[in-house]
Amino acid sequence: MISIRDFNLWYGEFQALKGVTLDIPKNRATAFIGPSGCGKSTLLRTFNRMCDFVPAVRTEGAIEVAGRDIFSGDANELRVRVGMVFQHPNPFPMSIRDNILYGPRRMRRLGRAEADELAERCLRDAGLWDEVRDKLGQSGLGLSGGQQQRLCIARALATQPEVLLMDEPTSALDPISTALVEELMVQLARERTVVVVTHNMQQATRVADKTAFFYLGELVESGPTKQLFGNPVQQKTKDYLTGRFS
Ligand SMILES: Nc1ncnc2c1ncn2[C@@H]1O[C@H](COP(=O)(O)OP(=O)(O)OP(=O)(O)O)[C@@H](O)[C@H]1O
Repeated sequence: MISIRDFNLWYGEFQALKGVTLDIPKNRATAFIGPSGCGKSTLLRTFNRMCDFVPAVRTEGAIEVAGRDIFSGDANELRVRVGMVFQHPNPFPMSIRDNILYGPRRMRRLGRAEADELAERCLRDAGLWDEVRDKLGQSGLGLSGGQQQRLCIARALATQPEVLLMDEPTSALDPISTALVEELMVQLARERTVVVVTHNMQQATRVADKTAFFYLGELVESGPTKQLFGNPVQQKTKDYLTGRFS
């Protein structure tokens, strides 16, 4: 689904990604792991060109999503196809219903019935419907942290993205909310491509079909999650997984 070929990225003089080549499979969950500062979030944010917002970013190499070069088309159109959920839940200051409808309404007019149906479907897909069905008109900011994150997932699903990017989506959540979001990732990856950055290695083993390990801007090793954790090829991966450095 995502093809990355010899990709390099610089913030000014500093090279944050070095010669990364990786394939991300369609309708599977892929995890990016590695120590802080190794470039996981940078690569994730490149997939929907969030890096465009950072001045002095320069890239070399190729990234395609579903066979299309991400750098040559319109970035807003790309962001409809490649949705994103952030580390800290960030509902917009508006009702639960309007949070979901925000993206689709920017693309076209929605009738009342269609809007209701879309809001319900996204909230169901994000596992939140039963908790909010009676308060769709209330502010999204009034929900608990875990509910807010599932609202953000529902909002990201509203434009029917082919790819869902998740940048440490549970690091601000309690264990019960974390378990709910992890369950959701597994379900969502049945019908779309999910890429998740995580510091939690257990989380990678629970949710990801494929895992990629990064170190100092380079992709050290990638493969099926069971294989990478059970039988890593590179010494650097073994050292990281056994806690020799973090
Ligand atoms: N906007 C920016 N401007 C300059 N340098 C940046 C910027 N964003 C990230 N960097 C640098 O690029 C490198 C990679 O950062 P990135 O956030 O991608 O790492 P990460 O692996 O996701 O780290 P973490 O796990 O701590 O979030 C780091 O050295 C970081 O300081």
